[in-house]
Amino acid sequence: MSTHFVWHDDQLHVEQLTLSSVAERFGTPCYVYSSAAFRQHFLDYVLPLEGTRHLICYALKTNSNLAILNLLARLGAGFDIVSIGELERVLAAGGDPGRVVFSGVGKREDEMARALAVGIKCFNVESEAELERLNEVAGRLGQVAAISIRVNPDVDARTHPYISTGLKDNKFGIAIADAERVYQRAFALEHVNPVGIDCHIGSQLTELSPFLDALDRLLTLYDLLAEHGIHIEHLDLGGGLGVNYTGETPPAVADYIAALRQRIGDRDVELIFEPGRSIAANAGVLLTRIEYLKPGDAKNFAIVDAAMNDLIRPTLYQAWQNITRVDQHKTHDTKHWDIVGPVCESGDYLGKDRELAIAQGDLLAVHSAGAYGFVMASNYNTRSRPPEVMVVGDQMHLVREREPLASLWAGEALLPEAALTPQGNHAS
Ligand SMILES: Cc1ncc(COP(=O)(O)O)c(C=O)c1O
Ligand SMILES: N[C@@H](CCCC[NH3+])C(=O)O
Repeated sequence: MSTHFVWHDDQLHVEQLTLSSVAERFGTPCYVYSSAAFRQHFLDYVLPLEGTRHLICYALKTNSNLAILNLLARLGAGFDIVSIGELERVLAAGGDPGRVVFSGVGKREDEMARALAVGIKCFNVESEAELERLNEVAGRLGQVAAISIRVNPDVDARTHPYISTGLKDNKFGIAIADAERVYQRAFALEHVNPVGIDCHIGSQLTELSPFLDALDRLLTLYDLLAEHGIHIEHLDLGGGLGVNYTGETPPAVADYIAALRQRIGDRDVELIFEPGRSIAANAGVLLTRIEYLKPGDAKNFAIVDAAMNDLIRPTLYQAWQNITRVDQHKTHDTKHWDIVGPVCESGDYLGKDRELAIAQGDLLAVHSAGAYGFVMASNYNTRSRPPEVMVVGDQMHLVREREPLASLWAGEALLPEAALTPQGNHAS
């Protein structure tokens, strides 16, 4: 839990406001972020890198609200993107395209062309086929694309299998054994320029050793390429540092960076990081209100107004996020509750078997919801995605409104009358 969400007088506060006052103004469900937490978590990376050449490329996929991107851009952030949509978001938020790195295994030609047109810093190339395509696209535009090869170092990140990316059987990156050959190929191509080595081994890592194992393999490659006259300007170490959801003790950012710096020694190289979760997760909560309590013989259910469409992590990864009542004044009997939403799926839950003293109408906070929360929300069951509110000191700012219902079917079309006649219905 971030120090920017604190208990005070039995009320959960975000910065200088009570979360109850935010819910009162904007309703529930509602994502609430702390700008001070975003700032602090970003600076946690910057400060231990003082005296080095570095760039912190915040991974947009984690939480791409424009207000957050703008805040980070003003602090000097670069951005890690994986789609043209994310690139356009960076531009809309006033980010510098010259500080953007483009990851992802499936870059389309139009995405490459747009990224070249706006002058991104680097493409993180994930396959040989992508390298050839990028060379062609850049050639057609009369440009040279700066690239890193994303190497797959085959280390076990020891995290959830769905969010582990640096093993041989993951789809990401180019096998480290093939990397030297691919760099030679890139070097020979006219319209790509290999400037970096990139890796990202997974997310929610709570131990240092997989990062260090991966770095050792990257440094071996770096030294080998140097021997062959290929000078690498930057090492991109990806994101992945975990956070405390339920008592995990990931390394502090400063210790993580100190360990990396020690390994890198006096190699003259710019360091790029692509953190997401460690900046965003504990900078946000999801507020939800209890609609009904449904105690039973086998289970007690608290039915809340947020659902799996608002926050899918619990059901998708069996992820555990702390759930607390926002106002601790009231006293009720403590019971074990499953906190479930209104969506028609048995997997629609936010937390299971939580010991809570709650009543109908109570306001709950799902903690650590700033990362992979809103961005993974959907309109399943024709539910509007929730609003997002940014708190700055004692002010609350609506940074995305609740989706108006009619926007959920905007762009859909009825079949024309002719298609509804028996003749138009060829299937019959
Ligand atoms: C290429 C890449 N970079 C950065 C990140 C951000 O990771 P995290 O949120 O774990 O810091 C991800 C997501 O795992 C990723 O796939
Ligand atoms: N969405 C995942 C993380 C994905 C990491 C992206 N490479 C989560 O919520 O934990």
